[in-house]
Amino acid sequence: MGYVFQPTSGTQPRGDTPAATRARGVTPVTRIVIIGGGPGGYEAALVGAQLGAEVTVVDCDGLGGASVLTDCVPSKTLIATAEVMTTFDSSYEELGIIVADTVSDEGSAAGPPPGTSARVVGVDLGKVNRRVKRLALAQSHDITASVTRAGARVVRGRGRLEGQQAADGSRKVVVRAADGTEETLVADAVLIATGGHPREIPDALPDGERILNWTQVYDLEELPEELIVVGSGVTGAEFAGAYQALGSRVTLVSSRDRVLPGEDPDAAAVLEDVFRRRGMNVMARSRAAAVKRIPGAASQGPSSPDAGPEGRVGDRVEVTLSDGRVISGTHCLMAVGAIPNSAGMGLEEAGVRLKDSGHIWTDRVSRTSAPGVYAAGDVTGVFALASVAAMQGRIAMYHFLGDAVTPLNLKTVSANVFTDPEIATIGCTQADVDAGTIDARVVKLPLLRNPRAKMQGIRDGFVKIFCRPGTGIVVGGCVVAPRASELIHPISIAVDNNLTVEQIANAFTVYPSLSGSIAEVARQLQTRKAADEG
Ligand SMILES: Cc1cc2nc3c(=O)[nH]c(=O)nc-3n(C[C@H](O)[C@H](O)[C@H](O)COP(=O)(O)OP(=O)(O)OC[C@H]3O[C@@H](n4cnc5c(N)ncnc54)[C@H](O)[C@@H]3O)c2cc1C
Ligand SMILES: NC(=O)c1ccc[n+]([C@@H]2O[C@H](COP(=O)([O-])OP(=O)(O)OC[C@H]3O[C@@H](n4cnc5c(N)ncnc54)[C@H](O)[C@@H]3O)[C@@H](O)[C@H]2O)c1
Repeated sequence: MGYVFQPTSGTQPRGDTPAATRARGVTPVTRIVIIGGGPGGYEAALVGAQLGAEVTVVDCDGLGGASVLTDCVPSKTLIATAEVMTTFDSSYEELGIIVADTVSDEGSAAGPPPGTSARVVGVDLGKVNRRVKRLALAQSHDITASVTRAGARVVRGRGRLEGQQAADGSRKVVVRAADGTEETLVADAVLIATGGHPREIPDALPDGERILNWTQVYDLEELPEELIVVGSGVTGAEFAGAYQALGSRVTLVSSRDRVLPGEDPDAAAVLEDVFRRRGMNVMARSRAAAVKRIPGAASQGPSSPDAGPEGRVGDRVEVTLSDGRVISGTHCLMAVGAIPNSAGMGLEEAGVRLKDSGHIWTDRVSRTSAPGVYAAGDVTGVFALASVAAMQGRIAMYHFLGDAVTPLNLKTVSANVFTDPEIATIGCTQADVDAGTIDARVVKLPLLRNPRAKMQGIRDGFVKIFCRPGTGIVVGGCVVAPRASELIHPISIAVDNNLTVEQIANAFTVYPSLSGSIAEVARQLQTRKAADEG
């Protein structure tokens, strides 16, 4: 049940909110301008239009934003192909599937030379990437259609705030179109939802061909033979796992002791073990200092046919680590974090406070420090997830338009790393428990003992649940499994509704099912609680 959040003094424009004006019997036309059409922006537009405001969404790349066009949707579509390959590769023999090696008698440009054999299963990356782009564009069109249908106006261009708030509380947004023409929009409230872009290292700039960032990989027509992924955060881990499954030889350069430094340590250990077992070269405590293109064995020499006009030579790349070690491959993917899109938007001039990182400071109802200016999504640096961006955007609209609003609660955010196995988390973490910031009991059960897992040949993964020692109330969990993104939901519901381990344990699960392990962990926590009490 939501409630009307009381604005704290000094951060809300003086004068009537739209709800107050409505209460006086005047029909207001509240003008809202949203800069950025990703999940933070377009979800806000839908809510704003539903609540009767006049909404304009300004975006320079297309609705859906980076989430739909370059980040979340394309990567998960690529991973869908990788998943099929992994399932096939890791279990076909055990499950009794026969894969015949084909021996070529004729040979062709695409096939193996005559007399040699090749495995039948392989990936046409050009085709995979065309599907990725098609799906992303279709989703962007769908979102544009639903935002327009809801009554919002969509303007293509780059938006920025112009000056301070006017005496009547309004703000100006200037939109610059690709052809240089400008339009000025007047708004009662502005939402900034401009997202972020890949961070770059000066000596490792992407060229879009061999040195790539995550937005550029979908132009590849052929699978990288030897891919070096720099950065082992969620982006690096997802791509490293996916390309390895597609058939690349992958080296993962991790600046920390382990992959996924921000995730549950037990989960990260399982994934790192799986990566290594499948042949990935995981380099811990290795920081990339520079990446450059070099000629391959076949193209070395002064008259290299690969020599480009700007010195972009070679069909190989060389990564120099900060300790002087050098590794080489055919391609390098930089996944070293993101920078918020907050520069050059007139934010500070308009009174919007930025953090040192360039992220916009916001409170739990998405207000910035400037009256009438809200912010949502990656530009706020709160939690770089599409679901959180969307929630922040909706909250901003509910708050400004005077509807019931529940402030953002990060304790109930569920997230998933789309590797194989997947890693899904909700609520309290192992780090919280280890640091003593939360008093919780923990049980972790490997999937190995689950009957369905045995039948399916699943060996890696576990279910872990955190609950309060006294009450047994579930405060968090982590699932490492195929489709953990789906399995985490019952734990999410428990955390969101303060359910106890008894309640999870007592609910029926299907036999055999992986979710049986969730009930089993709850039962073990219940038994420990009873033992404590006894
Ligand atoms: C590789 C990768 C995979 C990811 N996978 C997932 C996932 O599986 N699940 C998940 O929840 N999250 C995922 N994320 C995170 C998710 O993509 C982001 O949290 C989400 O995109 C944030 O949405 P947003 O609304 O803040 O902005 P974005 O989606 O970044 O959209 C912002 C939009 O604003 C536009 N813009 C920028 N400046 C201006 C301006 N001045 N004027 C007009 N328009 C402007 C941009 O061009 C863009 O279209 C992933 C991120 C990456 C990098
Ligand atoms: N499945 C998902 O929901 C999903 C997928 C991808 C990204 N995201 C979100 O995007 C956010 C950003 O994730 P990310 O992985 O892009 O960035 P990140 O900042 O989390 O990770 C980047 C990693 O690169 C390392 N690094 C930096 N410089 C390096 C160097 N020179 N050499 C080697 N390593 C270096 C950093 O130490 C860090 O571990 C995350 O918070 C995540 O929530 C979510």
